[in-house]
Amino acid sequence: MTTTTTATAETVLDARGVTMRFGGLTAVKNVDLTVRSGEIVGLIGPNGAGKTTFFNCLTGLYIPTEGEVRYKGTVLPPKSYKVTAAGIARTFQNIRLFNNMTVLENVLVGRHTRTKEGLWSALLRLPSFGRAEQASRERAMELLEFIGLDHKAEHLARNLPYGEQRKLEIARALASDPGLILLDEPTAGMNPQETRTTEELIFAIRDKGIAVLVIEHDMRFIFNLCDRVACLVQGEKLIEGTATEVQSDERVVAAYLGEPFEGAPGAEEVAEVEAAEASQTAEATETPETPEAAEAAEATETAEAPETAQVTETTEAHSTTSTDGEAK
Ligand SMILES: Nc1ncnc2c1ncn2[C@@H]1O[C@H](COP(=O)(O)OP(=O)(O)OP(=O)(O)O)[C@@H](O)[C@H]1O
Repeated sequence: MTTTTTATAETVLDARGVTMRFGGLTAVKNVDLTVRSGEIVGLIGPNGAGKTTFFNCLTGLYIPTEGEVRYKGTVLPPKSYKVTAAGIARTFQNIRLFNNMTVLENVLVGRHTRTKEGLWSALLRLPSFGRAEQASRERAMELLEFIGLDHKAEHLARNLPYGEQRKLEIARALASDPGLILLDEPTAGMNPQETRTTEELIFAIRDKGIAVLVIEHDMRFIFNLCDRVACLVQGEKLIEGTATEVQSDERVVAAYLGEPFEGAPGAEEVAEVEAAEASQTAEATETPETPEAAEAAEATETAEAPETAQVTETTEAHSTTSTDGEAK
């Protein structure tokens, strides 16, 4: 279920020319991406394509080598807590909960950018809490109800099943009252039922007026969920479009299957390596120049032959037993 975004929708996120280099490695190269209010945008790409690095550039964890990131028209400060305060929240690929705190306390920590008391007041429950603490707790309970975990508010986070821990991370991110939430592989490790529930949760987040940018490897999930999808390959944006446009693009298919295509990012390097390998092979198979060299080459081949035959036999024997199902 996707929605059609009107042309008048406000641009919430505007990333322009974002480039991130680590020494000689360009992890993200000149990427533009916008997210408008009311939208769910997907970011896909093979492993190592630069998706998480791009998220880190958007959220102040990394300062992009080049480029600019704006949230609702204002350039974001290069500090993650200031980005959160500005209105962008995120979850991480690997769950980062406070395991020994309760479910409710985890959400309260997420509210610290919206309370005067700050993180330590929340953690230490200082007397100065008063009404502000009460309001925060009410908001946190609302969020737990929203994600369906209000009945587990006093459970320790570490005792939640995996899928609920991921949901709790989302609730903690929502606690900062964001206008945009970035979700890094929210269904990683989930079973199909949990994935379906997460999909519904993300639609509900969008329906609350929060824009969503989501990284995911589960293509069925992404194409069902997103209004627009951008595909990164080797740090560059290969294509951006509707689910239908992106999933039928042969370059996206090739990028996932590992088949090179004309003009693919990194294609020049691949061509150079292939040319070098081809010339090495050609050198190795060249006819020996002298009769002595020819004799030596023949002797080497003869010496290698029995070993090669033995390997073939062993492989065949192994495959026979495997087919019979007896080999363990
Ligand atoms: N802090 C870092 N220092 C050096 N190289 C890094 C750093 N972070 C990421 N990289 C490199 O940048 C490239 C992009 O990595 P990134 O994690 O962003 O990819 P990804 O698309 O999120 O991959 P995955 O889907 O596997 O999570 C990789 O080659 C990675 O090794």
